[in-house]
Amino acid sequence: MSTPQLVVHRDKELMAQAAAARLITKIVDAQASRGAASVVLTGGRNGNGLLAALAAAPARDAIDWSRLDLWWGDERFLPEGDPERNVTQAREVLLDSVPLDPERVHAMPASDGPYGSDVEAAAEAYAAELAKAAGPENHAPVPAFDVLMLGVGPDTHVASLFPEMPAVRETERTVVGVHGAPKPPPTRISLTLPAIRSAREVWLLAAGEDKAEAVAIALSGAGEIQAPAAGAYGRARTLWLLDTAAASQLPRSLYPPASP
Ligand SMILES: O=C1O[C@H](COP(=O)(O)O)[C@@H](O)[C@H](O)[C@H]1O
Repeated sequence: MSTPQLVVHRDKELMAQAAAARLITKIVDAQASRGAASVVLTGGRNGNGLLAALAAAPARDAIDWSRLDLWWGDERFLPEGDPERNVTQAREVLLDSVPLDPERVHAMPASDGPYGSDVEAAAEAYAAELAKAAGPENHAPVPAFDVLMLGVGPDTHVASLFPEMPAVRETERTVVGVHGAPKPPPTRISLTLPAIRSAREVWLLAAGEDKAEAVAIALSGAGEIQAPAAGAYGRARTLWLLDTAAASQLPRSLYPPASP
């Protein structure tokens, strides 16, 4: 478990640009040292903001897009192409405009796909896809993701792990079906905390005043069942990327030294 490090940016635009720059460097470094990079994307406003900033960054051309594996931390279980699906939004903002290898874009199944409306079967299939990509040296039946990103919800949820719900209590499986999520749509697929914790680096993204309470709760010693974001950490690094509004309820003692 790595101790959370906080970086606080002036506003959400700067946060997205700085996070995009950080991600480009991570991917380029991973490709230089291991040949390929593997990144887990998040949905939500901050995740999409980061992808939009990445799309606009000239340095995006430093990435070898054909040697990048993309996975998702969660998905809204809706028909293929539904505008509310995280993958649809990611495609629109960035993925359709870069030369990715389609074989390396590992979208979670849709509700009109091969498993129909059976979200458990869809989750199992995604777990199997992850297990197939995992090497013997990996810490769990998932690949060693270079970076796994998570948007933090105003209720402290990350991926589709909502407070007190069965998915956040899962200790064995790497992917689960989620029923009755408090945020629409109610049916979702999510990586679990054990899968999240197998990543080298976990980056939690939160911008805006509506995230301030969640950030303060998760970083002030809350339990992961009550505050799922508190249970999200990487093996080598856990980074909270915030703007001043999202950091505004943090106790001053948690603020990094160079913060605004
Ligand atoms: O529904 C979801 O919400 C969270 C947070 O989204 P935000 O818009 O409040 O930033 C997101 O991380 C997750 O991937 C998504 O499915």
